[in-house]
Amino acid sequence: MAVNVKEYDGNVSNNRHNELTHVTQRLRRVLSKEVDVSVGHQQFLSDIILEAKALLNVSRVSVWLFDDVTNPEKLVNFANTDWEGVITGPLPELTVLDYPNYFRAIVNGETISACDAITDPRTKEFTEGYLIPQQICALLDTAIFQNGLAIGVVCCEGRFEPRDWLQWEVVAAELIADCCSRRLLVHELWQMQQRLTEMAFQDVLTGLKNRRYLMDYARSEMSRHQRSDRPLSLLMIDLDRFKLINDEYGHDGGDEVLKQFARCCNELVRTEDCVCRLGGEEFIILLPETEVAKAMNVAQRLREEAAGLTVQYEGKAIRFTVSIGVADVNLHMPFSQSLKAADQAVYQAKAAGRDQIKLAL
Ligand SMILES: Nc1nc2c(ncn2[C@@H]2O[C@H](COP(=O)(O)OP(=O)(O)OP(=O)(O)O)[C@@H](O)[C@H]2O)c(=O)[nH]1
Repeated sequence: MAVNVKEYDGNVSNNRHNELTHVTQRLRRVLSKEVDVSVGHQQFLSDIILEAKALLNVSRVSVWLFDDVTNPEKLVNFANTDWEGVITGPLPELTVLDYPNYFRAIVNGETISACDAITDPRTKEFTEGYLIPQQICALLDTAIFQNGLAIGVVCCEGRFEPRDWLQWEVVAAELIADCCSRRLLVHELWQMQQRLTEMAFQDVLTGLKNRRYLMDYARSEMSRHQRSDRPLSLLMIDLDRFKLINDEYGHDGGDEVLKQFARCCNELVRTEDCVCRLGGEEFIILLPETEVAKAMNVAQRLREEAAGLTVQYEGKAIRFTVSIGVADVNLHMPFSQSLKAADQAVYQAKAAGRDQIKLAL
């Protein structure tokens, strides 16, 4: 095969190769952080567009997201190299009514490499209000996709004179938009996972922690208290004659009592105390750094609070009492043993006439 050696310029080729290697190295380093959720997603997008700004040698880069992917009416500015860090107040917006051609192009997923933004049919609608006052001449805007749909856009703005966008610049801008897309997806998945974890450890009715959480939490608190040699106490609380409440006011009336009692427990104890609903009308409060005599005082306050509480339900006033078992958590036995001891104390409180507190022996 004939090779036209005259057209081959080793220096040009080497320079271009070095330039591209440099570009891809920088991009790959940024891309590697896209699954790191320890950095907020808005912060990540701000970091990556700062990188894009330097890489593409432009005056500003911003990320805009559609308000509604299936029927977009607005693009909301989510990150901007002109901002210092992230902003929490109302974010700037562009509307489809003001910029219909631009919106159409982005929704279609076009990459707008406008060498002269004032004449490009997709961007000239920005001329009076934005391009001329800001002296912006060239735009390189690439859609951010998710599941095949455009969900937003990364905008790169060049000032002062029109500019022919090089092919690698377009590719680099598209890579950055794809990276934004993946980071936004990671954020969504992470939020979903957070929510699922929360749900797995939460009692749906009262919003308190559930039995699963209690068992995990107790295990870690026990080892922490063993190390520090500090006391750990627990209250087991059982609502008295709850079946009668359900019978008289209905299941929903009973639920209302459980919810209000849960709120009452939360208000009464310290933030570091762990309030859980074990199930039914049974609650546990784990009291870190608390010896049993102090736990008895907490139990006494809680018993009095419950006895004084009136739950309003469908125009009726529901009153109730609680029986409480108090136990010193034995740090050298399985937690289930301490639960059993507290349960026996509750049983004694019930046997003694209810609305009582008993200390587990
Ligand atoms: N409303 C409501 N009731 C519940 C829930 N979970 C359990 N219960 C009811 O709580 C009642 C508990 O009744 P029992 O175990 O007989 O105890 P009690 O009536 O409180 O009597 P003592 O414990 O002996 O004072 C049952 O009727 C359960 O159906 C719930 O989530 N909501």
